[in-house]
Amino acid sequence: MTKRLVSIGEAMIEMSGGEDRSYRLGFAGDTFNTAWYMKALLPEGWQVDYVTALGDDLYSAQMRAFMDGAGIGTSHIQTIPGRRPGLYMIHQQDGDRHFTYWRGQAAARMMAEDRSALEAALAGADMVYFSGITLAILHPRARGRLMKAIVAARDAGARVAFDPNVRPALWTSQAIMASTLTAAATIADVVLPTHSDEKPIFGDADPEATAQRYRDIGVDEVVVKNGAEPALVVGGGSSVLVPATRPERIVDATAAGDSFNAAYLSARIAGASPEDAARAAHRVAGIVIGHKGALIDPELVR
Ligand SMILES: O=C(O)C(=O)C[C@H](O)[C@H](O)CO
Repeated sequence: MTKRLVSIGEAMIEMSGGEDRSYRLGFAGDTFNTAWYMKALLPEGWQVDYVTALGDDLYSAQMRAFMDGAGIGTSHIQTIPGRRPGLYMIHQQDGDRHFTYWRGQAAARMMAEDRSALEAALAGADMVYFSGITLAILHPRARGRLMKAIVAARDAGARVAFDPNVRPALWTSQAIMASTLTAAATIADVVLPTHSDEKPIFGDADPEATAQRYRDIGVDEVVVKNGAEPALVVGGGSSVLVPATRPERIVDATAAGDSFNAAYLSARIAGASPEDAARAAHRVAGIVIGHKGALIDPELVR
């Protein structure tokens, strides 16, 4: 029987490149990026669905067609009349990628208004994936609705994976961000944080402290990413540091973490140990950062 991964969040119009003011238009967004790479990497028999809300404009239609063309399920994407997708531009500065957003009015902000649409989207999921960005863009009441629907899916047998994906610019306060991300982690089986993002928010001294904080609230499996430093994988009675392979070239680090998560989760689903899954994840992230924009040709990561 077909298994179903449901990824929930916001996909945007992405402008990458920018040399000579020339940009490449793409479609991306953290949870969509992970869905894209999971579509490439999951074993046979898995269907990938993306859950969000789009508008009824030209770019929403193009984005939906792009997802359909990639074989990512769009049947649970809601349409909000009069709204449009958000947009972000990437620029490189001080050796890292930076994002500038236009997303305040994005349709995706409305994706958790309709409780029954949300429940239908999650029904029968075998794995649910969401992030701190998924929550950040929603009205606080809608965050509660979404988490409730995820808990229901989990009670019905889904495994839940969560990347806190800290983006302080999207939250009204650091305190609300920290408490919401922590609450979200309590409904997840696998949490995939990035140490350097979490350190300034939670005061974690090292990756071990980041992992322990999530273990202390009952998370089964914690995978702490740390840029080019080794990833720390804690769970199932073991704790392993897995070094990153040196990438051939670094062009644009956009979606490094999202593709890492996709490769990690896909490998775990295929039966790999946490350590081997983290190795596979480093490999894929190392390829993705050699290219502009979030999404690269799936053939390059298989
Ligand atoms: O920052 C966001 O909200 C995005 O989704 C843009 C990028 O694709 C994402 O951050 C990469 O992780």
